Amino acid sequence: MPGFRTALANAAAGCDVAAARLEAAGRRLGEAAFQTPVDPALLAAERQISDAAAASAAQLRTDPELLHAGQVVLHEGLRFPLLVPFGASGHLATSVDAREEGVAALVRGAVLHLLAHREPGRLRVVGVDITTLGATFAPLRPLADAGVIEAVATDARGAADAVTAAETQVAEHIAGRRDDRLLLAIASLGQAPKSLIDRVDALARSGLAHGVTVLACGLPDLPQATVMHAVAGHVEVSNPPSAPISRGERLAAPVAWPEASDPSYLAGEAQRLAERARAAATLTFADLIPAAPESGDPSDGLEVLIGRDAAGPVRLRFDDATPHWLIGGRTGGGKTVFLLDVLYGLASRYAPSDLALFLLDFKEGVSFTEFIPTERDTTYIPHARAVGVESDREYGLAVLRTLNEEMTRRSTVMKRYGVASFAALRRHESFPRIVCVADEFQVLLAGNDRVASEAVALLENLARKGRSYGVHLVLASQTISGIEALWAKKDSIFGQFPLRVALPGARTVLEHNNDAAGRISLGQVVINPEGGAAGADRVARFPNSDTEIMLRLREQLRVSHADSGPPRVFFGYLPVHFEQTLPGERQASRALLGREVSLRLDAAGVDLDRRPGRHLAILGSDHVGGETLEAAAASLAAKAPPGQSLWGVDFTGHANLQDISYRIRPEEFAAKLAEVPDDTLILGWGLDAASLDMKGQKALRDLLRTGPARGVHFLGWWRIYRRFLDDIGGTSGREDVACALVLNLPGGELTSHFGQQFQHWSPRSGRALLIDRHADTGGGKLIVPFSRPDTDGDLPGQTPRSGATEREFS
Ligand SMILES: Nc1ncnc2c1ncn2[C@@H]1O[C@H](COP(=O)(O)OP(=O)(O)OP(=O)(O)O)[C@@H](O)[C@H]1O
Repeated sequence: MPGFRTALANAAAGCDVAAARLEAAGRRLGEAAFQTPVDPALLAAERQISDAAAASAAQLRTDPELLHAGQVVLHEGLRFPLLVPFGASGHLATSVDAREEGVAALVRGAVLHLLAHREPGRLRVVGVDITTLGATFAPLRPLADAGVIEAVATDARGAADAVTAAETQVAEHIAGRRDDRLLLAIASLGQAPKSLIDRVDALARSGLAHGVTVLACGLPDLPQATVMHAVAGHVEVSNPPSAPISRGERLAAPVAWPEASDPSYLAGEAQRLAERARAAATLTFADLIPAAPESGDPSDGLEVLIGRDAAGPVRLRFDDATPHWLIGGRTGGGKTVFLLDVLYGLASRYAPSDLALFLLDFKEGVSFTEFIPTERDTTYIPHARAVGVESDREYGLAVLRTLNEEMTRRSTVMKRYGVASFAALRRHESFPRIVCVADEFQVLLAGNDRVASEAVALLENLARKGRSYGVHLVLASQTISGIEALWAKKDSIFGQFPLRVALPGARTVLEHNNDAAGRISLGQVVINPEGGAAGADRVARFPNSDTEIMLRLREQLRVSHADSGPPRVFFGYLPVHFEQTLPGERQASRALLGREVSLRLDAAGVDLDRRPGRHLAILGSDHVGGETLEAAAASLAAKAPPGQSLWGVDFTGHANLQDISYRIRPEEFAAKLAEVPDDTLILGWGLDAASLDMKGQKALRDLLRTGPARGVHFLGWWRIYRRFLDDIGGTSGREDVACALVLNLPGGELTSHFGQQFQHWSPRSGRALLIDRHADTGGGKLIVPFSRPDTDGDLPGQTPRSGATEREFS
């Protein structure tokens, strides 16, 4: 600022001359010096000074580092603007606070001045106004709405947060993470504790060099500041420390506070600056996605641009510092859009071999369709390995289990290489980083059942160890309060989620004393990398998603990663059909019954081999039981070995027996049981209606006991559970039917026959529990049972795509 210094030096010299004369006049006239000037030479000098200073001030008005802080007042009503260093070159303090109208005008002028002279987005403003409850800043409201004035604290807690925000700015500046400025504008601080004032002083000492300017009204001892002292009706100004303008301690002429600006001028200027800031802060979705997909190196972390704040582009990372993210926001707050910004941003910056996405959505409504092929649009995001749309909790559990297994696998490889971090592992093998997103994850953890407790345990493990293995979690939710299963584990899990993302209306992702999410509107987001602590917020704007650009990226990825198959998709709401099974899934002597609710969505079924008990009971009145038995017949018929025959009996009158080679009439069923030849599979629909007498029951039990050894297997649908138990002889026949498919029977009814582990089973439409005593001793497998294609408005469903089987992580 050489021009400034010369002009100021000239003015200072003039002032000094005037000061000497004034002092002499003062000595002669005492207190009346200003009221009754008598020395014509003094008046002449003052006129000269005033003209020169006014001319300099006019020139210097555009200097961004000089603030018009009031009027220097001379005799005869002569005045010229007082310009003081303010911004990167100095702080400003006053002895009285903004209850004095002139001080309030100074505050407003200072805020507008700094904003007007900086590039939009280069200055953040944090206000404190306790004594007048924010009234000082009220005329600048458009700037607060636009987020340029980030907060105006009106109580002691808010004031402390404001100071914390400024301290964070200094720390970030020193660390080289920011290069913008923050104006801490304290219009009034009330009865502030000394500790807080000490912190403001410390800020003033380090702030000039490190991105913080302090305007402190009512704090006349502020270091590095020009201080304006109110003294008996006028103002005395201390010498600016960075550019002294007087030889004495204070400017030798009195000063008047700036006059209050016209309210319409203030409103207009605030509006103009707010609009400018908004325009500059708006990124479009196109700005987030590079023109052509990139292949960034994920070794040290993943980075994605999500929007802008006042300080410029906002980038978020998955790395050791912020391994997992917790996202909150009320419904309609922009969570889905924010996730699209993040996930498309990631997919455009890293290759599918370096980034694997697992996407789970537990809420009703179709999400994540932008990642999967549909009938109308066959493009997809190849990074997505598994996608659950309206996922069952069990599907979520399966994904979490898979990720835990993957961590174990990576730990073995890391031990082999003697390395302890993902970055070091990448020097040997190119494992991808994994990002698992669970939207409305509270559904997974709801209640107090086995799924919830296992999910909590798996989440805890992933949260604690994920960072070392390149496995990252993004949990999004409207609320996490009231999740019973989390009570004991909340801190140990969410303590591992330093990055908090709060969309409008988010209540629980920020600390309870941080209400930043209450002050933002749609399209804005609070980013807090310190676990939601007050004072560590950045308020950014993120763009709405754009379907055309998303499509463009999917098409580009199809070309550049033609070898990557589509994700495996679990549509929680769709039925499945035997007709969708792949040829490889059909095997001889394996009755297919549905699809597992698991990551692989494998076809589920039972093997009919020679071991004792290889029979199947389908239990429950749900009509899908008959359809599932038809699917079993179809799968067995499709791969029937030579010499095997399929017998069938229908007591319901509704079964489709097209795959049955020999149809038993219901009335001859009991008799036929005694004469079943070897290698025969017998399927029965509605066996509860068979009303077997003792002789018939004995024949059935004999067949169950001895059949498998000679290739005879029984697959029956009992709509009435009690009848099934009677027919097989209760507990004495338990081992004779090793497989059961349970439909709409409550868990409590199963325990006496099947075991306590099934008590948690709660039947629901479109799901069944497959129990195979020989295959798994645990709680059975949740499956989507096969239904008839014609009964349910057929849609392409959970068919796993060929070639996708080994794609989870490789
Ligand atoms: N950054 C943004 N800019 C402009 N509009 C946005 C932005 N983010 C979201 N919206 C709009 O707000 C609406 C709700 O957004 P979104 O679907 O992402 O909310 P949500 O929180 O996921 O809601 P829900 O939980 O109910 O699905 C949409 O119409 C969307 O286009």
